[in-house]
Amino acid sequence: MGRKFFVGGNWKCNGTGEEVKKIVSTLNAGEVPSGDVVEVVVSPPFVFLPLVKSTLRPDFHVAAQNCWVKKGGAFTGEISAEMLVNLGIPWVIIGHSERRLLLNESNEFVGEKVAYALSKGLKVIACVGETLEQRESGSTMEVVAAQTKAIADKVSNWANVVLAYEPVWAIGTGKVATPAQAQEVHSELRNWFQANASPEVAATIRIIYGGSVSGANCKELAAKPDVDGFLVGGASLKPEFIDIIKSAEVKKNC
Ligand SMILES: O=C(CO)COP(=O)(O)O
Repeated sequence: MGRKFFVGGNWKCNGTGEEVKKIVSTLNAGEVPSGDVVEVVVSPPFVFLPLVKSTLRPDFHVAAQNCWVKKGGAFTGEISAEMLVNLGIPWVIIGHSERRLLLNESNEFVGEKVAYALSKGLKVIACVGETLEQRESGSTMEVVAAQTKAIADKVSNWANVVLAYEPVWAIGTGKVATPAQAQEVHSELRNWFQANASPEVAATIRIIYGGSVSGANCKELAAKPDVDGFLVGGASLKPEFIDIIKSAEVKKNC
């Protein structure tokens, strides 16, 4: 199938310098499947990017958690895609629901950000997902399709994009989507790409799941055919992140 399992760790707005060093040393000591089997990317807060990049094992990569929508300039408090490229940061997370909901990032704004970051040579973890209210009203697919379409309106080459399906009701709540719920949305997203991008994009794009992923639930989720990995929040700060990376073995044996 050729979609390499992908495990991202989103550290969000957490950590002191000491804590970051501890997490990195745990990751560096972890025994995980080889880079042919799994791609691992961790995303510390901006201020720790240079520290993590310079101390993290070379088979793991780093991502920023956001970047500005266009070229840098007079945008106080923002970090540009150019700066990330200059620092040698290969990945950026864009459109996380915490930014969409708390900072009012619209679908269009997220689409523009993804396009600009890609144009500068960054690889993008683009996030989509519905709220509990939207799920309960039956509009999950409509919501994630609109979020994906706003990206597709500005992006035609998806080779450097990983799509993270992160239902808002599952983030930080301990209420993980069931493997069947994740599979259903991932497979519908793949159908969406088939109809709206191309069969090649549908077959090759990695669609990863995020929302209360843990060492205990990752294997069952990883066994689903359209779950190509995870974007992990809370558990990525803990040693169990290594167990989540190891769930790539499940996929290898499917
Ligand atoms: O938002 C997430 C990753 O981006 C998921 O967070 P949790 O794993 O803490 O639920």
